[in-house]
Amino acid sequence: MTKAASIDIASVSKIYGKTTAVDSISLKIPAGSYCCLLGPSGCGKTSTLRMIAGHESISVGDIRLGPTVVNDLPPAKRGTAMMFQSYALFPHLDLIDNVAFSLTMAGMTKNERRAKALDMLTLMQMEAYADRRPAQLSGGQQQRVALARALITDPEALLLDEPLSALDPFLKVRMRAELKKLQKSLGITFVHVTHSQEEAMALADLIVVMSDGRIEQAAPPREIFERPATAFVARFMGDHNVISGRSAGGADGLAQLSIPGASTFAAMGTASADNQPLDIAVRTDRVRLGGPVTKGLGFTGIVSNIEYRGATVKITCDGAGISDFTAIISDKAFFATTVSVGDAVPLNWDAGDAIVLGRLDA
Ligand SMILES: Nc1ncnc2c1ncn2[C@@H]1O[C@H](COP(=O)(O)OP(=O)(O)OP(=O)(O)O)[C@@H](O)[C@H]1O
Repeated sequence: MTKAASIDIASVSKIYGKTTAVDSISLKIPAGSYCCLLGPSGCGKTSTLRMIAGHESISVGDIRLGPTVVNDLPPAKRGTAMMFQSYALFPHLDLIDNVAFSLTMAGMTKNERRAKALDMLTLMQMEAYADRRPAQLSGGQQQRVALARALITDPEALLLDEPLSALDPFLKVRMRAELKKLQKSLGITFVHVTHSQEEAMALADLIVVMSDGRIEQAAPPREIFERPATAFVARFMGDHNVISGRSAGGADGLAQLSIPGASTFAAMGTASADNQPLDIAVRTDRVRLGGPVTKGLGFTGIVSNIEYRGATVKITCDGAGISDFTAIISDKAFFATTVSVGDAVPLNWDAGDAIVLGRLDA
């Protein structure tokens, strides 16, 4: 098995003229893990990946691969390989020569290079196409060739920039499963840039959610989902209602949030000083319709929209100083009710499904 490298990013910034694309981030990616850099367009994910690869200089800070500071090493000397969004295959070369390309400088004979390229194509189950040109392949096949080409240098870390974005939705899901299998079988570190929450949840051991050049949260998928650290993460992952108000004390591991002139809610976590801005998150799939409203853990909402999704139904409500509060309930539970738009409905949740969110600048 190939050696895997840990990646240690220490207080790294990337500044382009007046734009700070990456703002003093620190992150440790364990050797052999699958890490997804996730965030909206412009949040600095690609700049971070390109600094790890050596395709972009580091403005401030250090990046280590294993024990080695790689800041001043050229891409080919870092032990990393990069797979680009567009695959960047050479149209005039057959697949063998495309895959063998990065060995040209490695002091191997042409026959040795071609033999190793064929091995890599075999690993990706593409050996039958070895003498074709890239234009004669489907999108999924081109992706496999691009992977073979990136892996031929036996990298300790593979860096992937939106590797699935050129594929149709069906192929995307299939190639996603292949990527994960490949990473587990090679055992090397993968760093994969994506703006898709679903892709990151499906693939990553470690999800790094970025916003505005900073890291909002770096954690395993389950922790990101169950314990979003900030309002940004809760909103971006899309599975929580974020309720904003002001702190109104609390005790025994429960904080109180008050929406001035409206309601007070309880949430798990430490209360900040009274009357400070406070956000809490309530899981959309844990909200129940019906029953008496539990004080601090529910309210009566007016239904503003109902969206049928097959196995689940999304119900949006306003009330108690909150707008666009979402409950995702099973189709079975929904069709057992007679709820329609404009109705007043009781909404309830358990204390454990409401948590206090932090602030990035806290
Ligand atoms: N070469 C450059 N010169 C100037 N500004 C740049 C350059 N590259 C990126 N930026 C800016 O840096 C910020 C972060 O860009 P980056 O490409 O890292 O974000 P991203 O999260 O990968 O976005 P996307 O998902 O759209 O690719 C953006 O504001 C972008 O406009």
